[in-house]
Amino acid sequence: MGSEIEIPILDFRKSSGVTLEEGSEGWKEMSKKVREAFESHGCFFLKCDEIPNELREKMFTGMKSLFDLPEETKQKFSNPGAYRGYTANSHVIPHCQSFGIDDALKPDTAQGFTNLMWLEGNPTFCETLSSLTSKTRELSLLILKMVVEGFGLPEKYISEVEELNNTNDSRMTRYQLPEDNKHLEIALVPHTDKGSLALICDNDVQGLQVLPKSGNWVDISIPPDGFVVIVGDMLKAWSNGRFQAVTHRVVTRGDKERLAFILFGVPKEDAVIKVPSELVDDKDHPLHYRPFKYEEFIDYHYSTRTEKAVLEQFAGL
Ligand SMILES: O=C(O)CCC(=O)C(=O)O
Ligand SMILES: [Fe+2]
Repeated sequence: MGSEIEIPILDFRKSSGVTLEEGSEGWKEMSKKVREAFESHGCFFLKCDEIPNELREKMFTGMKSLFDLPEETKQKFSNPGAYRGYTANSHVIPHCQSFGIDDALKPDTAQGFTNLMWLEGNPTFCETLSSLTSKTRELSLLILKMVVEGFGLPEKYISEVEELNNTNDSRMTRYQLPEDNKHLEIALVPHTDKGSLALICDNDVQGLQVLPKSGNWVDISIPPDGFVVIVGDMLKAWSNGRFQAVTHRVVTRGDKERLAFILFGVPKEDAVIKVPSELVDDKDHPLHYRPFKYEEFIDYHYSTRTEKAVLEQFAGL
């Protein structure tokens, strides 16, 4: 378990002196770094001004009281969809409890959720959840625009990458402590994300690990004023395999419980994922993936239930 690879840290904070106004030199420079990080590592650490300490504290305090609610209350948010709604101790997430909220940005979603969980509602948590979700979404759209710029693609591709990120599902997860507090336990099995982009922040308790091509798991320590940003299979496919969808997992150890908030950007079900012609050439970048519908990929994934190179099996040429 080592830190032989250095995950890039990209600093979007005003205090770092960069101006990220679209089209500016700073913006172009950062776009290049985003592209390079996704090509070399499939992820980067993002430092930003969007989640001040106060918001982060409110979020994780709120999440703690959410997970402390009685089991039958949490079960009210159950959903028959795979890994949707409230899940506890499933085979995929053996040692954790998790709420997956679909379409987290729809105006009534946070309200409906908090009213279901707390009889008297929970306006503070509702506001916190909406605010963190929308700030995180803004960041993910900014990053995707930078991807278009980083590849030097025409502007028309901005709406295409926005489509890749059409729907935002948020997830809140509590990882249980290992029984003897010492042994490392796999709380979330190794996987790649099946959507386009995931932004993850946590309560400062480590547990997330990525598996770079070099082959050893690397501990991830998410900056307190930011996120780790991870490429999913759909962005990898769209980039013609130039980006890596890095395999990651969560392990628990020690005596502090990990809480994580994740915003996944996913395409609409009927969206077609098609590599831009500018990213294909006969010599170095032959076409890697045929065009496909997102929902067909997801159906294939759930029907095969395999994690092994599912994108390659499904759409690889
Ligand atoms: O909790 C984390 O840090 C990662 C969660 C994750 O990878 C996922 O839910 O797909
Ligand atoms: Fe993940």
